[in-house]
Amino acid sequence: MFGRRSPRRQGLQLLSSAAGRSRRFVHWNPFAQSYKDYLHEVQPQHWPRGPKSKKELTLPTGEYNAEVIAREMAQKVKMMKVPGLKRHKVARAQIEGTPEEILTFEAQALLTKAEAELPEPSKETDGKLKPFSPLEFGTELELEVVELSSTGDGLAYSPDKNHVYAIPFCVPGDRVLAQTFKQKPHPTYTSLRFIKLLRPSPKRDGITPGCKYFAECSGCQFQMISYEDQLKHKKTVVEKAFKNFSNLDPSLIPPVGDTIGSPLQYGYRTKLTPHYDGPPRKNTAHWAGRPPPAVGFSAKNRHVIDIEHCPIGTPILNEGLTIERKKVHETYHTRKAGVTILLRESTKRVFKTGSPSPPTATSPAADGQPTSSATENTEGNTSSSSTPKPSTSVLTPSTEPSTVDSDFAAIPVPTPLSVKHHFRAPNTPEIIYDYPTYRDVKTYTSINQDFSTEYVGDFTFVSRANSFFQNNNSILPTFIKYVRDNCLPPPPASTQLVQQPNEPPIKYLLDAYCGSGLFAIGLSPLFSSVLGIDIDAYGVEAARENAKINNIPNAGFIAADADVLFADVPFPPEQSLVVIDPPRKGASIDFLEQLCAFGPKRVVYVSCNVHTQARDVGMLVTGLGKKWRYQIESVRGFDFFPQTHHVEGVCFLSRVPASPDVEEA
Ligand SMILES: C[S@@+](CC[C@H](N)C(=O)[O-])C[C@H]1O[C@@H](n2cnc3c(N)ncnc32)[C@H](O)[C@@H]1O
Repeated sequence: MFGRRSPRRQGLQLLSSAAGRSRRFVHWNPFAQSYKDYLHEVQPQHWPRGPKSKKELTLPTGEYNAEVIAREMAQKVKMMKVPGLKRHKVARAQIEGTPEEILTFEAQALLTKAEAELPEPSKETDGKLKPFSPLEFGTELELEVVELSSTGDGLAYSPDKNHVYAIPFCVPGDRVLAQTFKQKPHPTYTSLRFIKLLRPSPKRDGITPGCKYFAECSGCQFQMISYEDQLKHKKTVVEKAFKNFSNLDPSLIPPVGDTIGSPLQYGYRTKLTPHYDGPPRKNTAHWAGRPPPAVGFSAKNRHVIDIEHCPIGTPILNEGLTIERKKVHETYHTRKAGVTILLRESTKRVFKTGSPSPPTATSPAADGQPTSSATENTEGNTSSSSTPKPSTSVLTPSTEPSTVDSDFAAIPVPTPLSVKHHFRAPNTPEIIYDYPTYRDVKTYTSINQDFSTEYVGDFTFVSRANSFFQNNNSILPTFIKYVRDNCLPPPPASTQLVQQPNEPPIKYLLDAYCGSGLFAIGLSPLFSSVLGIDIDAYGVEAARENAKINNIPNAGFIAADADVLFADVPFPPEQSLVVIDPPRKGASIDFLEQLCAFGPKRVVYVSCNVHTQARDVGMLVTGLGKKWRYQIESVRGFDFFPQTHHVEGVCFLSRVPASPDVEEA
């Protein structure tokens, strides 16, 4: 996997080998063992072995060789000295999708509504709201919450309805006691500290938050409302994002689709990063006689809360949390600085002898019906019960796909026949989920340089523990299927956006911000060549390895800034699809301009920040003065982050000429 190594790399090799030695059976160590050997050890019969000979990789005449393209592009990128690339200083959309911007839009909308409802213009106010005078810090207020904002805060009017207050952990219909705190004054809204619930909203009826730190820890603000309400709210988040941030006429934005729910609503996060603060002024003497620091997540006011269990984390990560907390308790007095601890889940899938084919989460036949459940405790004793009844506990993950949408069925997570917890070695827990034809062995790592493996439908993804990989595995098969089902033009008759009979087919995929290749690999069955680009060299190395282990012959990956992707793409634009999945800040203007100049036939824009997504999609729709512009076909949210206010947006776009002089190819 890792050919030539820089000195830094060699350092990592040493670290990683050491890690591999101490926990040999847990993770694949690419420096000690080839991935093929590792896989052969765990699943010799079923692993796709990759092409047997070079001949298998031979491309049909006239096809592009993505690996060669990627290599040549990487060479050119080096010559272009990427870090020195001239950046546009153009009004880089002044909107960044910050909570302040979001609250400003949403508070302003409430104030505009209040103004419209004012009685006949009176002499003093001239039809305007009274000017607002900020309150002293520490003032307590009783407020009625009228709306849930896209930041997850409840919004309430001030008594004169001339200002909006944003209060965490409350929903419309709540009456709450809240308090002002020190902050920069804002003309439309003020954030408040939640003090007490005075009268609960009917929305809370029958709902028990699944976490004992709810309303103390700053995450997972939506645990007090039903999952259906969470999904409905996230649809409005996407709607408001496109309304407020795209700068588009509403006629250009299609109705937002219903949010697709996550099969697991608790116990879904495969990565957690709790942290703890170091001593003041790095002075370890501070710890003398003091208890260990809090290890956990931040409260709203930024201090760290001690967290023993995180119910949105997967079970194995919670076992890891207990172990890593214990390690901190043993060593904190020697630490000069605070630390963020990485907890990343990894899965080893072992197929049972004689099972007909590698079952996947997309083959419901593999799900099996629960006949008995068994749990082995740390002493190795096994307890079992027959045919477990569905639990009503909020902490029990639902295996039913939960979505309010009727036009797209989510894929449920399979139900294991049994679940066994045990320790392979001290501090090395494993949870084994037994299914009819395979077993998933879950482990965790806290070492950045380790590798973790995840299975998504028929595909296997390996990535470095601290590189990006989507954190909710339970929704990924549904999500990838959705993108795969919709990324090519819809069949004739179902819509006006049909592919004309004489149009060349879309055969080439450009995966911008590809990470370890989730889209490049997950969508590869539809394309003859795929080319990915990501700035994280480790992600790109993993993507190359993933292409091999998934037996994808025509894939190339470039470790570079996505801004250079269009510099030299040989694919014909009318036969190309571009997937964009940038970090929260969105794509650069350079990138979007080049995209509109290149003009791929179709674009899929995926983002964990629907506000910057809406901003960028708005720019693609205008065409930024280039040859091509785009029209939005559809947009909807996927709930990658149940219990939180975050939503993943998926938007499909198709190319149109920017002016009548431009001819379609
Ligand atoms: C949201 S992740 C998406 C990764 C991948 N598509 C997936 O779903 O697993 C965003 C990715 O953008 C990459 N990235 C951030 N800035 C970049 C840039 N300027 N050019 C290219 N990639 C970048 C990060 O390394 C990260 O892998």
